[in-house]
Amino acid sequence: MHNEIKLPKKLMLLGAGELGKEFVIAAQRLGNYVIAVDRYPNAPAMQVADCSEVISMLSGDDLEAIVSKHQPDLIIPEIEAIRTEKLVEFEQRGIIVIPTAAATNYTMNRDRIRDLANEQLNIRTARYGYANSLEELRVAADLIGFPNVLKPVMSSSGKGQSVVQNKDEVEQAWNYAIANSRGDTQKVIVEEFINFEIEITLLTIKQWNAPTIYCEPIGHRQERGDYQESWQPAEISEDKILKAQEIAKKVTDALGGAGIFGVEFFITKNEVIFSELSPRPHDTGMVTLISQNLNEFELHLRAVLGLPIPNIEQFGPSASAVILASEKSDSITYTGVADALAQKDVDIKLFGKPSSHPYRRMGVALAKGVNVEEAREKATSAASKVKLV
Ligand SMILES: Nc1ncnc2c1ncn2[C@@H]1O[C@H](COP(=O)(O)OP(=O)(O)OP(=O)(O)O)[C@@H](O)[C@H]1O
Ligand SMILES: NCC(=O)N[C@@H]1O[C@H](COP(=O)([O-])[O-])[C@@H](O)[C@H]1O
Ligand SMILES: [Mg+2]
Repeated sequence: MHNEIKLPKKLMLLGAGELGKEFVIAAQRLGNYVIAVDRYPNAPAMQVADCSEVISMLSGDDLEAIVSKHQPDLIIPEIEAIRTEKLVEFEQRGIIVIPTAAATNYTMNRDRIRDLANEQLNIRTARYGYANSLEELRVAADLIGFPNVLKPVMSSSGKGQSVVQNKDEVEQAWNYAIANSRGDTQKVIVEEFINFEIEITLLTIKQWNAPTIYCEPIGHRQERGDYQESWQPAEISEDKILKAQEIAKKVTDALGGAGIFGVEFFITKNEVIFSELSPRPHDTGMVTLISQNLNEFELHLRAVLGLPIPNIEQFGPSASAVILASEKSDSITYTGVADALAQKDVDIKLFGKPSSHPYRRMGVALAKGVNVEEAREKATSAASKVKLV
């Protein structure tokens, strides 16, 4: 039935960061037309798209204006912060929303996807509670116990997140969460702190007319709630991989549609604990830019367009390490790229973000090695050579 699929398609990408940029490159390579959308001009994916729009994606009116103007075949969200109720409307009007409009609504805020997984699907997660005020938080934090992890329900890449060690730290953590919450909600989630052995992302590919398939698990290390390095394959037992696949299938089946999902798990000695998921390529999955025959962006594209994925080949121990900014600047020059690229089986991607601020992710170093340790060492060393001046 594959030969019924007609290309090119007109794709509207909502969010135009580094993940979107690689997705656009994959889409362009099959001749598709892409409109890249974000809140600021010259965002990474805009630099490689056919055209771009700068709007507030939390505004239904703004979304209506650009969808009416461009009439895309598919809408492909790249970030969480989108007026998802509007996506439901677009879907009703016949535009395909990836993975589905309902799924983007479930994953926009942490509480909806957590309740779906824990309460409706009975999947083990960290114990959690919610609060809408400091007073409610004091009660919820006591119930969960200390240390715990506090996050705004609406945030990503660790923004507003902190580990709360004791009662005295609750107020400060609340203020930090509220100051870094996206959108208009004041709601926070407080979670049991999981002392995991390793945390992984299981890239899960849900297809329109073929079975769900998985990539080899990706291990990662986070700081301040944001990813620092990732590696593939992650060293976890076969039974835990199967358990993670079973959970990933359960959640992605409940969300429906098609596309790649980055399903995050904490792995303890005896448990596989579901954390959250992205209904789109995952930042830790950037390692697949060097580690697989089809990277996560190509897999997402094939899945959303209904194109076949006959095999995913993993090339062996590989790693990624982030290149972060340390200062605020509107004019950025990089040095050290030549030095970083002098090593065998090392690659560098610079995203082309037009401005920087402390800890903003500006690029990524990729490496292959004889084992995971060597791959991580090479990626981290290459990343450290690239400097912003
Ligand atoms: N309950 C927990 N126990 C222990 N560590 C946690 C817990 N929750 C989060 N973390 C740590 O913080 C990281 C970021 O948390 P989480 O994935 O929930 O945030 P995020 O803002 O959605 O990040 P991203 O958007 O990058 O996925 C996790 O990968 C993990 O390292
Ligand atoms: N964990 C989610 C994630 O990594 N998202 C990626 O970061 C971009 C925003 O970057 P910015 O904050 O530097 O603009 C997003 O557009 C997406 O590509
Ligand atoms: Mg996460």
